[in-house]
Amino acid sequence: MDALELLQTRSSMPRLIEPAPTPEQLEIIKKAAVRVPDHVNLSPYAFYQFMGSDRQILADIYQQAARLNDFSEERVEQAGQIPFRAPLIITACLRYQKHDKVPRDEQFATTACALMAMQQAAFAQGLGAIWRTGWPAQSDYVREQFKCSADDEIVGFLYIGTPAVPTPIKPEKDYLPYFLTASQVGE
Ligand SMILES: Cc1cc2nc3c(=O)[nH]c(=O)nc-3n(C[C@H](O)[C@H](O)[C@H](O)COP(=O)(O)O)c2cc1C
Repeated sequence: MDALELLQTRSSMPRLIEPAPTPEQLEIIKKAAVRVPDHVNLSPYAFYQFMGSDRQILADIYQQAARLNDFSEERVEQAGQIPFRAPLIITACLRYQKHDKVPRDEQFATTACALMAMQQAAFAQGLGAIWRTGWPAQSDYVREQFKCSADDEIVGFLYIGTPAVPTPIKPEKDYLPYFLTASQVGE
């Protein structure tokens, strides 16, 4: 896919089925992640990949987190199904590094850009992907399993797979209201 077409049509796809990305496709996705703007090249992130039977590891974590949250048995059951909504899930974590010039927000931005770049790389290759967070991203237990210290963050879970139907492309959004003129500064 042409880069400009990607940038103007990128859309998320929640309905994802097998097959998972091929090793070659996945390598491109990973290369895209570490290509993003990164102030002084801190690499303030860690990514965890769950594919195939590895998704059960994530399912077990979610179920335990749901129990610790005192969710109903039904919700605990549902929590175990979440990772099976896509053939591949990549968890993107902010790994904050104390630095004079690079505040935490900038490091969070880099990690978020990495997640977005992975979504774009998936979409550009005809795969489907969607960025999700939800309660698991805030759960202390889930955070612990991903070795998140107080300053770290689960920035998101990227669900990747084959689109169940061709990814619906959202209509174009009007950018005009969000682009102001220089004369509007300080108004
Ligand atoms: C930080 C962040 C967290 C999100 N969390 C969820 C989520 O938990 N569940 C969900 O369905 N969509 C979530 N979304 C929205 C989807 O990723 C997606 O952007 C949305 O469905 C709109 O589709 P689009 O990307 O094609 O515009 C989240 C988006 C962002 C940026």
